[in-house]
Parts: sequence; C-alpha cells; structure tokens
Amino acid sequence: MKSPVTDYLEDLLTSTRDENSGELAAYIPELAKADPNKFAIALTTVDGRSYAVGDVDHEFSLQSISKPFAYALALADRGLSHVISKVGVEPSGEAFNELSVEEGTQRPDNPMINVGAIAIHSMLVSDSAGQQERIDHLLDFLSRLAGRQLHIDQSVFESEKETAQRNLAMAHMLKSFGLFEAEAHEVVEGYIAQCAIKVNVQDLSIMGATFANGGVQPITGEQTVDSIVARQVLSVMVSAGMYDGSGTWFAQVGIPAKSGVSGGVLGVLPSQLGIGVFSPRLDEKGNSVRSIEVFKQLSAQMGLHMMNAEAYSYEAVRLVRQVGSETVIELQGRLEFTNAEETLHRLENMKLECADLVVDLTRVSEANRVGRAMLLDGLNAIQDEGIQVSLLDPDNVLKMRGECEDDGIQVLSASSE
Ligand SMILES: NC(=O)CC[C@H](N)C(=O)O
Repeated sequence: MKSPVTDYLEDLLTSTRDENSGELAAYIPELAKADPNKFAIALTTVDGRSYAVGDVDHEFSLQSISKPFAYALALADRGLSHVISKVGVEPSGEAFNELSVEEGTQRPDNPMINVGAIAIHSMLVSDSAGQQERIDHLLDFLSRLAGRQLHIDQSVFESEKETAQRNLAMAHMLKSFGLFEAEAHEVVEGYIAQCAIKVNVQDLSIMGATFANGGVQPITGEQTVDSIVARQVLSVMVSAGMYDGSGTWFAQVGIPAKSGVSGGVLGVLPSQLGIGVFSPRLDEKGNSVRSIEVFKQLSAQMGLHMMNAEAYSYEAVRLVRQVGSETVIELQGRLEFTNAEETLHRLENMKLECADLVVDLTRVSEANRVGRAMLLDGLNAIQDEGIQVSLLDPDNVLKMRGECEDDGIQVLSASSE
C-alpha cells in the first residue's frame, strides 16, 4: 500500500509549486548558481519512519540550519552556563547578518544569527582547539544526527570564503571583546565550513526528529545529546530560528524551525516529527518562500501547530469498579503531571474507608518521572491511612527501582486479579 502520508506530501508539492516568488541568495556566488526549481519535502517521526517527496536526493548546504546543531554541540561540549555567559537567548529583532551585540554584556543576542553562531563555533571542543579539530568534531556530530557520513561542499566553502568580509568583521569584533583566543579568520573559516555541510531533505528531517525525540537518534537509537540540550536548542529556535520573522512564523506555523540561505528549512515538532523542506528562492529576510508556504499548509492541514489547545476530553481514569471488598481504579494513557493530578483528585474524592485499593495500570502506556512520583506519593498517603494498596502493573510503568515494594505497596501479577 502506498502510504496516504506520501500522497498527502505529493499533494502539498503540487499545491505550493506555483509559489515562485523570491530570489536566490546572491551574496554567496555558488548559491546563486542553484537550480531554483529544486523542491523536496521530508518528514521523519520520532519512531524513525521517513516520508520524502520531490527532489529527495538533491543535496544542499546547510548554511544557517547548521546553527542549532552547532549550538547543541557547544552546549554538550562546554555546558549550559558557560555557553549562556557568552551568547544570549533573546530574539535580536534584526537581520541575520547584523553586526550587533547586547548592550552591557557584549554577548551576541542569540546563537541563530551569524554573530552568535560565529561565537558558538569558536567554543566547540575547547578554547585551545584548532580549526580543523572543531570542524571534524562538528562534522562527526552532524553525521551521527543524520545517521550517515556527511561531507562539506568544497565549492560552496571556497565561494563563501571569498565573500566573508561581514562575517570576518563580526569575528574581529568578538575577538576584540575577548570572546575567543583563536584567530578571527580561522573561526570564520570553520564557521563557513560548518555552513557548507551538505544534506538532503531526508537527512534534515532525521536530524530534526533526533531533537524532537529528546536527543535520541530515532534510527540508530544513539543518545546524541542530553534531552535538556535538545530542549534548549528548540526553545531558541522558537524565538530566533526565523530571524526577525520568528514571531510571525511561530504564530502562523507554530513549529520551532530554522532556515538557511541555501533554501532549506528545518522544523521540529517536539515528541512528534522532524521536517525538512527545500526550495532555493528566498524572501527579503533570507527565508525560503516556498518552504514557508509548505510549512503553513502542513501545520494548518495536519493540525501541527504546537499551541493548538484542544478542549480536554481525555480521561486518565478509565473506570472505577467495586470487586468484593476491593475498589479497582483503572488508569489509561500517559502518566504525566496532568493525568497524575486527575487521578489523585479522583482518589481524594473516593470513599475508601474500608475497601482495599487496586490500581490497574495495564492501560497506562508510559509514565514520566513526575507522573510516577506524584502517583506514588498519593498511594503512599492512602496506605498511611491504613488502606492496603495493590498495583496491577504488567509493563512496570510505575514499579521503577523497586520503589513500590519498599513503600509497602503490594504489586500483583497480571494473573492474580
Ligand atoms: N542565513 C544563513 O543561512 C547565513 C549563512 C551564511 N553562511 C552566512 O554566514 O552568511
């Protein structure tokens, strides 16, 4: 069977292909030679299933889409407090290539504009690392995110090196503020190599899915970065990923994203999807016009806006039944803060004076740390009131590290019901 998802993406290619406005990035001569008609879309789920349509094998340089990935690596290499002390997380409200820093702190506003990304690149590995060491380290990291060996597009690299005066000016400014020890031109060359790393849309969607999946590469299963790092990166993508168009983008599309001047746009929907779109014509802010249209339609038609709030209709407590002297409470879904809160509220209002309580977690698919702790605290409080609490938990969603037995909560086997 051909997946309806592929059909849907093909329809999306057709419905947005007529959007031909915008211009190729001319300030990097090699990018001005791109075929403006190339067009591709890919989605990868956090389970590692990919769907790709259009010019799926066409490779393009990451350009600014490399920035969130380099930021993640700097956070992993140097730690959040070090990185934050050098580069802020506020939207700049200015163009991506503005020579600006925060007043007072002299930090670049954020890692998604060039001046911030150059600072981030200088932090990779260590203060004393050489240019090649930083590039190799980043290329290795990006290849692990994509799940295949990526390469640098040498002609794009050489081409941008010829026209890098503005980026050099930024690097000299940062060096004059003492932000790094290395030579300004070496840092800029490293940053340009970073921007020249080639991917196709599917790579991009897989790299995005890794961040959607809390840093775990969905196909190789590798924890590439800590989930806190992934969260930090996505947060900054929300406020600054589309430069001074970020506010409008998030209101309309509602997907953390990052664009690059080669025409790619990366989207990451936490816990759901990585999205890669490519089409080279850009608007005046340097964002791909057609890719933006694809994201707008995708978000609206598939209900992907992160701020979509649906009327709450999901019950954490499936049913409560009386079996002899036992009250059985059957839970369902994911046990996290809101579901745990609902369960505790129901338990509080139940008359359990003489009945034993059985908590049936058979239909609970997963529990996070907070959901587990809240439910266990509630069950302990009930147990302290003299009520025998038992768990039916065949998948061990709650019974982590033997906590329940230690608390005196009885764990029933599935057959003992
Ligand atoms: N917005 C972008 O994609 C800019 C990246 C480009 N390499 C530059 O530094 O100008």
